[in-house]
Order: sequence, then C-alpha cells, then structure tokens
Amino acid sequence: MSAAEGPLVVGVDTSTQSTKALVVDASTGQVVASGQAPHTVSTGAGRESDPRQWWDALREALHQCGEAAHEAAAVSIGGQQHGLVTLDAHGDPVRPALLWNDVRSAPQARRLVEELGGPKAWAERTGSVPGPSFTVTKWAWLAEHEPDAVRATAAVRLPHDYLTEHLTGEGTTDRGDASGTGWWASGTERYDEEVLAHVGLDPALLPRIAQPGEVAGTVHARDELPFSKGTLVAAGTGDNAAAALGLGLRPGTAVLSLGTSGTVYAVSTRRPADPTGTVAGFADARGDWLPLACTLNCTLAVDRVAALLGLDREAVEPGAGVTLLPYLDGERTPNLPHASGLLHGLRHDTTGGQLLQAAYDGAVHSLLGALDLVLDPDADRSAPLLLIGGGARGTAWQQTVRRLSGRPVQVPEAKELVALGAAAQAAGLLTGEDPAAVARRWGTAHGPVLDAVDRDEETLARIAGVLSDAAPLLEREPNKD
Ligand SMILES: Nc1ncnc2c1ncn2[C@@H]1O[C@H](COP(=O)(O)OP(=O)(O)O)[C@@H](O)[C@H]1O
Ligand SMILES: O=C(CO)[C@@H](O)[C@H](O)COP(=O)(O)O
Repeated sequence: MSAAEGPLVVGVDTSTQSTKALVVDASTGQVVASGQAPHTVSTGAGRESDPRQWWDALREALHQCGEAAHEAAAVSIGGQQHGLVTLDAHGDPVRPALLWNDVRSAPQARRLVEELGGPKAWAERTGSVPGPSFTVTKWAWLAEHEPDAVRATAAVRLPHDYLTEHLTGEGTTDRGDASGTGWWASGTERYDEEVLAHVGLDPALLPRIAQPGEVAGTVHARDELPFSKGTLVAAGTGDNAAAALGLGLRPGTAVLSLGTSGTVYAVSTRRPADPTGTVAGFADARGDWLPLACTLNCTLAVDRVAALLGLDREAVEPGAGVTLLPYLDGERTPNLPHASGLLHGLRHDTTGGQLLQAAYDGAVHSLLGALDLVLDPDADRSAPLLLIGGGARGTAWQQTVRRLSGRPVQVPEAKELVALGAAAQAAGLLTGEDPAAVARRWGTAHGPVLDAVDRDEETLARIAGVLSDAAPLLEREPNKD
C-alpha cells in the first residue's frame, strides 16, 4: 500500500499533445504518482488525431503510475474540447477525430450562423456563436466532404467522452464539454433538437449528459488497465472546465492558460451570451458558467518562431517597434480562420530576440483583449491573474503577461491543473464534496504572486493598429488572391 492518508483517485488530462495521469491522495491532494504519453496531430490543411492513440496513451500513462493506480477508488477524464469523434457500430473510429484547432469548417460555421437566425440568436440559444472550433460545424463539414463517413457513424463523441466510454462501456458526457458542441442549449441544458435536425444528426447518436456529481459508471475494461474492480468513473469534462475545478475557481478571478491553445476565462453565476462571438458561453462542470475566449496560436506558435530563429524560447530582447501576429494556424480570437503569421516593422537593426519577443506580445495581446469580456462587471480588475498551462513555467511568458496586462500574476505551483481538476471531481464522488471545494482544500492554486508592472500601452496600441490595418490581408480566403 502507498503511504497515502486517504483513498486514492486518478485525474487524467487528455489534451492536444499528450495524455497526463495523476494519482492523488483525496485527503491531502498530494500527487503520489504520475505518467504521461504523447499523441500525434496531423499537419497540413487539417488537424486530426486517431482517437485510438488517446486510449493507448491513457493506458501508457496509467501504467507509468504503477501500483498506485491499482489502489485508486475513482477516476475522471478531462479532455481537449470540441473534437468530433465518429464511431461505427462496433465502437471503432470511422475516421480520425477532427480537433478543436482544425479550421476547415469556417465556411460551414458562417453558413450555420446565417441559417439559424444570426449571431445573437445563436448566443442566446447555445451560449456561443459557433466558429470552426465547434463540433457542430465539424459535423456539417464532414457531411459535405465525407458523406460516407457520416453514413457509417453510429455514435458521436467528444474526446473525453470517448475515453470515459472506453472505461465504463457507457456513452456519457457532461454539461461542461457538451456546451462546446454548438448542439447543447444553454437555457434548457439539453441537446438542441432543432440544431441537430438542421445538420442531420440523430440525437440518439449522442451520449447521455450526466449531472454534476453523478457517477458515469465503473471501470469495465480492467484487462487493459491497472484499475481494481468497482473503481468509480466520474463524468469528466472539458479541459478548461477541469482546470477551473482544479483551481477551485470562484467568480471574479480570471485565469490565463498558456498551452497548445491560449485561453482566458472566469467562473460566472450568469449564463453568458456574447453576440460578437469573442466569448464562448461554456458551462462549467458544477452548475455555473465559464465564459471563455480561446486562441489557436499560443505556446506552439511562439516555440516555432524561436526554432525558426534558432533561439532558446527564453532568449527574448525588449524594444524595437516590431510587430508579429503569430497566426500560424489561422486564428479564432480574433476570428480570422484564414489568417497566417504576419510581421511588420522589420529594420536592419532588429534582432532575433526582439522578433521572438514580438511573437510573445502578439500571442498575449489576443488573450488580454478578451480579459474584460470574460469577467463579470463587478469583478476586481486589479486582482492577480492566475497563470497556468505549460507556458506559465516560462519567464518570458510570465513577464509578457505582466507587462501587457499591468496586473499582478499568480503562478500556481501545482503543474497539471486539468488532471488535478479531474482528480478533484473523482474525489467528490467518494466524499460527496463539491470538487472545487476539494481543490481549495488541497491548496492547488497556491503559488508566488508577481507584482504588477506598468501596462505597456504603446505596444498594445501598436499591435491593435497593425491588426486593424492588415485586416483585408488577414481576412483573405485561400485561393482568392
Ligand atoms: N518551462 C517552460 N517554459 C515555457 N514553455 C513551456 C515550458 N514547459 C512547457 N512549455 C510549453 O508548454 C506547452 C505544453 O503546455 P500544456 O499546457 O501541457 O499543453 P496542452 O495541454 O495544450 O497539450 C508546450 O507547447 C511548451 O511550449
Ligand atoms: O478549444 C479550446 C477551448 O475552447 C481549447 O482550449 C481546447 O480545449 C484544447 O486545449 P489544450 O489542448 O490546449 O489544453
């Protein structure tokens, strides 16, 4: 037996680049074992992953956890949002999953918004104006481009549902992840049958939506996994909702997450409905809401610029008036799915370090532009921002967020907040506690607070100016030059 005080629980983060598993002592929050295994994502026009890789990576990450995983009494999966997983009658993938950062469904997104009443109607109905990240637009793309795949589909899942179903044998999802599909009505908290009929998706193909705190099932695939008989499985949720649980987030505190995606969000008790589409009106995993803005280009884009320059990611230099909009994957915030990276202000004396700093500035500018929009009007705008995700470990990311936000920044010492949030959800099944209260008891948000510095208004204004002047170029669709 491990030296843990309480029952052990497992929290999983199946994100874009890898799957991470933590075995956590439910009494203290101590991480007693961990594992991680990578996935691959296709390059080129689309962004796809084979869901079977996620299952293999989950098994690998759990096996790395060793004996501790055997002792776990409950498990929960947090996962990358929005991905379209299509399964055949045997439960096998019909084709690779279309991921959140695949922007090929931009034309379908535009069309769906127009056909069902415009942006305001969509925001009121589903909480969000669906862009190409949303599952409904991916389904519409598939129907148009691969009708055979649609005909062969017997079940539609999100990434976290796919793994939960592999664990339990039952198709379940939760309100947090369902709210990123575009076919979940935020007013009624049910699937929106009119949207589903419009895109030709039979509601019978969708998973049951488990209530917060509900048990999704017990582990049935024990032969392949180091779990014991009767291990409980929680409903799981989307990765941002899981991180909100993992931080024990309360309304009024804003989170900036720097990973494959950049996200900015807060918990709110008010149901969001932003008709501009900047803020997605997600549900959280408890019963509140999670207004959130997301960028497609964050750590990977900045790391790519560093690699092109042959520099370490920390080798930034200040100054120079150079602007780099790092939209290597197109962009979602601002809504520019066809954009590519743009550099302006290059001079003979511009250094590589200054170019790299400009990439950080461009990535952070997009996120901070949405910060005020995700916070409730009465939130304290001078409170520290919580900085999480892989990028939060980097000094250049920390300093850029401080300089462009003008706010103090708190960096939690706990590293894997999505997996910790999933673990807190699993612990809640055992103790009956609110998962966010579990995370607060574990002290997961604790970490140093970096003081505020003066906001760099000049850089913010310069980036906004380039963005606005370059709009026709950034909005131009491919093959229309
Ligand atoms: N010490 C570090 N400094 C800066 N960036 C880092 C550091 N460690 C990891 N990263 C970045 O974190 C990213 C992975 O973050 P993570 O939140 O795990 O991603 P995701 O959950 O989206 O797969 C990598 O792309 C890498 O650029
Ligand atoms: O699309 C969104 C949020 O709407 C992304 O945040 C995805 O959920 C992917 O997350 P990471 O893999 O970057 O953690």
